[in-house]
Amino acid sequence: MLPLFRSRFVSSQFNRVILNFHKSSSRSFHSKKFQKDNVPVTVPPSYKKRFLQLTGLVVAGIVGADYLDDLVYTKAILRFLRSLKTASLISADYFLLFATHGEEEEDYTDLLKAVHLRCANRILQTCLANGGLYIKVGQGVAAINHILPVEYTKTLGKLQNDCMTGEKLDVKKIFEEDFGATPEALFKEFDYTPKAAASLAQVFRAKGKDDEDLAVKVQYNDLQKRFKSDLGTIIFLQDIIEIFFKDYNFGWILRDVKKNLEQELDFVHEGWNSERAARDLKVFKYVHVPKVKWDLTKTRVLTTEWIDGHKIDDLEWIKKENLDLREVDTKLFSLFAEQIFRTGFVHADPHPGNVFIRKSKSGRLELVLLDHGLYESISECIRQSLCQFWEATVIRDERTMKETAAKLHIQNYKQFAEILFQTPIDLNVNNIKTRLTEKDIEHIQHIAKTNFRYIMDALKEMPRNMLFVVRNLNTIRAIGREHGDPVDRPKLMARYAQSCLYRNENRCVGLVKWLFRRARFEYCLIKANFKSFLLSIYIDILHKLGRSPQDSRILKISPELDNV
Ligand SMILES: Nc1ncnc2c1ncn2[C@@H]1O[C@H](COP(=O)(O)OP(=O)(O)OP(=O)(O)O)[C@@H](O)[C@H]1O
Repeated sequence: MLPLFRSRFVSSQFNRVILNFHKSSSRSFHSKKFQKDNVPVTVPPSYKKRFLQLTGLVVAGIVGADYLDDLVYTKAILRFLRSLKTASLISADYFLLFATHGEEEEDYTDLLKAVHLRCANRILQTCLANGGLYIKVGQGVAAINHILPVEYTKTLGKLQNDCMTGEKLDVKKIFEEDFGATPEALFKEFDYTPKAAASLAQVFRAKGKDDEDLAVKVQYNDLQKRFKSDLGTIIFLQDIIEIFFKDYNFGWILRDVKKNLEQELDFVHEGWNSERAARDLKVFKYVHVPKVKWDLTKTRVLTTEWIDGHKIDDLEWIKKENLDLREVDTKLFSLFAEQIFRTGFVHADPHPGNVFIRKSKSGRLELVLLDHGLYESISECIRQSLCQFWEATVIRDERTMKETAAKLHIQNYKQFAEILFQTPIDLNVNNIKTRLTEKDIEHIQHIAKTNFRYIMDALKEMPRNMLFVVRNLNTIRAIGREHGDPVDRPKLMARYAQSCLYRNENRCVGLVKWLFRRARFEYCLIKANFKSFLLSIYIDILHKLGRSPQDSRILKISPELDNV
């Protein structure tokens, strides 16, 4: 069965079977064919036939998954059917909504939100039940929070914190296979109770022979073996969903990131990544990357020093320790700006579980970067264009924006700017809004909704590794938001991009010309941020009064904000 999925034969056959279904139905979903005067009319026979096909799919999924759940016949088939059940139920749910309700109905938005939420929960449960790659992909979907409805991103965001799949890990067996020895023989002490469960592995605490505290990340037993079939299944199901919802075509992303995901399964590779990241970031004294114990590391086992730290979104601890959120975020954004603009070796998954904060012995705030499985290299040429584009956007140099975007194979440079800055950009106004009002948020949400296809096209146009940059930016933006946006991230990153440009270009740009350029850049930023400056004074006063900015009307953060 598995080679069948691998060859994508099933996918193409299935596509053919229901292609006709899609051709007519996708149009009619969105036209108000079945709606007149807000009264749902009877579904026509041809539609019923297609509906039966869909029902068949649902029943096959449900019966198959439940039956095999009891038998535990083969886990791969079970995972496939479980996913098929989920995909079928999701398709059916949307199908029924679109077929029986029209956008002009008063409660349409509520109904749509309810369907989004139901479907997101189904995906969450499936990811947790299937584990491994499914969780990884679910986390990836949650990170596309500037495009997908908030119900999806919020629900699937849980996968970043809670990946307890209940999967039993035969640690001894893995050690015996990979090291030819038990953990007892290799460590002084080994605690078999996992301290953390993540998408690909569980993390255990151990004591090395020299009494040092160690974190031992052990990969789920059969992850390597099931990788191809699981990825095939996910792409296949996404192809089905794409038949119903043509715009939501994320299959190409999965195909593109296959190589990166494969690499992530190799913990030796992760060890190398972490060493390269540590070297790259050594200028930042406040950044720490756990050291790898190479003699206790293999493809499925990664041993590093143990870190006593707190997740960067642990607001309670931050408050208790009286840490300054501005300092936390400035350090966080600078570290990733360094990776994106200067070193070009970018952590693709900096979600809060992967960034710890702690206090050093001297009381200094430190960031610890974990999980180096997924990195992307950005070539110097792309980095340079990116920095130029960033600068050009700030100073509204539309010609350079267009030229540098073209170097990145992007036609729609305005859209690209909005994706990078995650703020509405009006090219007729000579400044950039780096803090958003609720009106801006509404505006950008509207843009995301109405230009979904354009955004997808813009993402498709980009060099593939830019996707990881966007993902990185999105993830750290979400962390900043959790903190109440104490730091002006776009501004900080814009300055960083410009300073990198200077370092790269200073050989050919004259000092006077450069100073002029810098002054112009700063002027645009200051102009854009004068309002933000006043706002920051206001926030400071609130802090002094012991009120959090979220209490205020100005910075009230709506749940929708996460969807921007
Ligand atoms: N060196 C360490 N010291 C202490 N805890 C650690 C260490 N490394 C990892 N952990 C804990 O294990 C969790 C998962 O680790 P990691 O992110 O490396 O695994 P993963 O399978 O790649 O996870 P993800 O789901 O983020 O991809 C971390 O969030 C952290 O709580």
